[in-house]
Amino acid sequence: MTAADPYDHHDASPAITAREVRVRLGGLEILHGIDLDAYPGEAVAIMGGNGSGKSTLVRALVGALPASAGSISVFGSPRSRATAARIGYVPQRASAGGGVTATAREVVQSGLLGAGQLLLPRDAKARALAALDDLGVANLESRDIASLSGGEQQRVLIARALVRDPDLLILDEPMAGVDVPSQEALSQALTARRDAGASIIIVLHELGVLAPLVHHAVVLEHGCVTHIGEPPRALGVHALPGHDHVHAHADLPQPDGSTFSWEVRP
Ligand SMILES: Nc1ncnc2c1ncn2[C@@H]1O[C@H](COP(=O)(O)OP(=O)(O)OP(=O)(O)O)[C@@H](O)[C@H]1O
Repeated sequence: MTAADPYDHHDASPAITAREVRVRLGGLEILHGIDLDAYPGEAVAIMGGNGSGKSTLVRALVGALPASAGSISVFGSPRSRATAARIGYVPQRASAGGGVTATAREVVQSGLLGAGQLLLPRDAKARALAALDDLGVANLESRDIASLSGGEQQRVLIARALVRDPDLLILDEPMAGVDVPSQEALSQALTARRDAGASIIIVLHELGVLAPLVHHAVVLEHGCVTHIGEPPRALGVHALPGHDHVHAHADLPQPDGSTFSWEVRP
């Protein structure tokens, strides 16, 4: 948070700090100087209407997009492979891609790669299964990821981000297309990570079941921060129930610089 922020962080250092971050896309400046901090044990919601710059901001935070100006530091250092190993990232829901055939468990297990931990295969498998179980999808472990429904794929991807017990979790609209019981499982999994000291940044259109998780919101409008503090109650039509916010992506950029993609069923 900024100096004017009322929250007391007991002198902890932020997990991530953005200062005056500007991003240009297609010749236009999309983000016009964003400041943001998230502290250990804190969940920050990034909110705002369609096109306000939420996904652009989180993509800049994880290094999937370059900032044209400003600075971003993670655990007090510029982003690097070492800092990437401490981040779990769930991009905006993917609905298309091309490439690998993998089971749900293999997808989750791939989240352990680059995490700086050397695990025996059986331990990696057990971690992946536990992460799937936390999201209520352990029964899908042997299913081909491409054969899963959109909401099932989303839960597997969230398990993939959680499997390495990241110190910083960045999720872009994780509730899109996820049913209420699964939202509750996700809420519990995120609350457990937050209470264990992780910092969480989460793009949301409405708080829903995550209201108790979120400490405060950063609201964007036209690429600028217009509000920091109490989360707004609703954000117009985009927050209506049934609004399924799905964007097609060819791949899923990961904080370690790799990409992850798969075929979806026709
Ligand atoms: N590659 C691009 N080239 C030009 N403009 C882009 C590009 N990608 C995104 N934009 C524009 O940047 C703005 C912010 O987009 P962004 O996806 O960050 O919004 P958002 O707040 O996440 O929206 P939504 O709620 O619809 O997901 C939009 O006006 C969008 O059209």
